[in-house]
Amino acid sequence: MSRKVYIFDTTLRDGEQSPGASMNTDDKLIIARQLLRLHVDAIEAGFPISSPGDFRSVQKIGQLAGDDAAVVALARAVEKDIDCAAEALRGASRPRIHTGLGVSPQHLREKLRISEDECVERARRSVAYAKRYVEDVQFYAEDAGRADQSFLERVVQAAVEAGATVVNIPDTTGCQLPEEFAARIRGLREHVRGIEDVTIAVHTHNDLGMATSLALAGVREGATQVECTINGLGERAGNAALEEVVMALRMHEDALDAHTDVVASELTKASRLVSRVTGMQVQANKAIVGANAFAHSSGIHQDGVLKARDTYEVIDPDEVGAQGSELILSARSGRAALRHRLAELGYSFPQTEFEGVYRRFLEVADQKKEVFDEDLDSLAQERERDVSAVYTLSSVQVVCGDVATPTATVRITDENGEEHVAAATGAGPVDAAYKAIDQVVAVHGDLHEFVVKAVTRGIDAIGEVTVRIVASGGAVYSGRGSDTDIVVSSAKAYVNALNRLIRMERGDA
Ligand SMILES: CC(=O)SCCNC(=O)CCNC(=O)[C@H](O)C(C)(C)COP(=O)(O)OP(=O)(O)OC[C@H]1O[C@@H](n2cnc3c(N)ncnc32)[C@H](O)[C@@H]1OP(=O)(O)O
Ligand SMILES: CC(C)C(=O)C(=O)O
Repeated sequence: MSRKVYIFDTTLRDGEQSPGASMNTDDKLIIARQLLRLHVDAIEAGFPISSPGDFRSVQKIGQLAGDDAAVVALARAVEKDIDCAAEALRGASRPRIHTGLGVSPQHLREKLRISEDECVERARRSVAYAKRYVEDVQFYAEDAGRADQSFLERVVQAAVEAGATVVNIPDTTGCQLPEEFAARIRGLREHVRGIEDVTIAVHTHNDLGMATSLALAGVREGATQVECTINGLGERAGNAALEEVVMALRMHEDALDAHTDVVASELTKASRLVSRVTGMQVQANKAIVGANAFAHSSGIHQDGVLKARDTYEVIDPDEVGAQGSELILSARSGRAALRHRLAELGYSFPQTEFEGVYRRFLEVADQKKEVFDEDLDSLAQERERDVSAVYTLSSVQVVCGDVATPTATVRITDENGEEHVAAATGAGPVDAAYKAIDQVVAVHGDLHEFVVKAVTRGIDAIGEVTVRIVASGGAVYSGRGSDTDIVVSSAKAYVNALNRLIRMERGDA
C-alpha cells in the first residue's frame, strides 16, 4: 500500500482570497458539504479574526464536519488571532489552529520588520500558545520558497519542538522550480530533528503555472499533506488545483508511492459548484474540470478517440464525474467524426452520398466556429431532399442594398447534368432570385407562404426557409432549404418546392 497523502482543502480560505471570489457563511457551508462528499481530510474554513462573518463560517463548518474532516482556522503568529481561532473552533470535533509567519528575507525585513532570531522566537511562542487550546497545531513558514534554507530549518525546528503536528512549507509566491522546492523538503527531512513525527505539508502557488508540479515534487520528497483548492482558486494566480493533484496522484501512484482518499467522481460536481457559488468561471481548457477537458475537435484526434478512447484520453471522464467525452464538429473535423455523429442522430448515407454531405458540412463549418446537431439535422435533411431533385441549385449570387436594384444570378443543374445560368431583378434579393429560378425551371408556382427561422445558435446560425407554392391547378407544394445565408436558404426552398411540383405532375412523386 502506498503512503496516504492528506488533502487539505483551502478553497474557503486561500481560494476565497481570489479577487472576486468572496463568500458569505451560507456560500461556505454549501461548498463545505461538497468537500465532505469529496472526503477531503482537512477543510481550512477561514481566518476568524478577519471578520465576524468568517468567524461564524469557521464555527458552523466546525459543527458541520463532525469527525469527517479536521476543521482548520488560520491565525497570524499573534495571540489575539490564536485566541479568536480557538474560540471559533470551540465545539468542533477535530479542530486545528494554523498559525505562522513569514520567513523569507523580504518578509522579515520589509513586512514584519523583525530579526531572524525574533522570527524563530515568534514561531516557537505562537505554536506553544495555540497548543494551550488544541492538540492539532499546524505551523506555516510563509514564503519558504524564498527563504534561506538553513534559516527555514531553524524556524521549522522551533515549531516542531513547540509541538506542531503539521509543518506547512509554502511556496507563497510560486517562484520556485519543482526540483528546488523538492530540495527544500529534502533538506528539512535531513536536518530538522523530530520532523519524522510530524506531517510535512506543501502549499504551492501558481504564479509560474507550476503549483501542481511543485506540490508533487514535495510529495516525492516525503510531504504527506497537500494544500489545494477546487479549480485552483487562490490569491493572485491561485493555488495548486485539488482536482489536478488528486488525479495526478491517482495516475502516478506507483511512481510517487502515494495516494489520496478523495472520491474522484465528485470532482466535476465540486468544480461546477464552486464556480457557481463564487461566480469565478472555469477556463475552458482547465485540466480535469474545464469544458474542453474531454472534448476533441480535430479530425485526427476524433478518429483516434472513436477507434480507441485512450489514443487521446488518459483519464476516463466517468472517473471524475464528467459526462463522457465530446466530439466537437468544426472545419477541422474529418469524415469519421461526421459519420459517427450523423449515425448518433439517426442518419446514414451510402458512401457516394456521404461525400456530398461531408462537402456541405465543410462549407458550413468554414462559416461557423462549431457545427451543432441542429446544423447536422439541417444538412442531412437537405441531402435527403437533394437526392430526388430534378433541378439542383448550384449557386446564388445577389446584389442588393438600399441604393442598388436587387439583382440575382442563379446557376442550376438539371437532372441530365446540364447547367443553366439566369439573372433577374426584383423587389428584393429573394424576389430577384425567385424570378431568375423561374427563367430556368419549366414550371411555375405562386408563392403562398414564406417562413424563415434560425435553426441553430448564434449570429452564424443556419437559417431554414419553408415556402408553400400553389400550382396552376390549385395544388399546394412545400419546400425547405437551409444555409447560413438566408437568401441561399430561400432559393433552395423554392427549388425544392418546384421539384416536388414537377415530380407530382410527372406522376413519380
Ligand atoms: C499568505 C497568506 O495568504 S496569509 C493570509 C492572508 N489573508 C488575509 O490577509 C485575509 C484576512 N486579513 C485580515 O482580515 C486583516 O489583514 C487582519 C485582520 C489579519 C489584520 O488587519 P490589520 O490589523 O488591519 O492589519 P493589516 O492587514 O493592515 O496589516 C497586517 C499586519 O499583520 C502583520 N502580519 C502579517 N502576517 C503576520 C503574521 N503571520 N504574524 C504576525 N504578524 C503578521 C503585518 O506585518 C502587519 O502588521 P503592522 O500593521 O504592524 O505592520
Ligand atoms: C497562510 C499560508 C499557508 C499561505 O497561504 C501562503 O503562504 O501562501
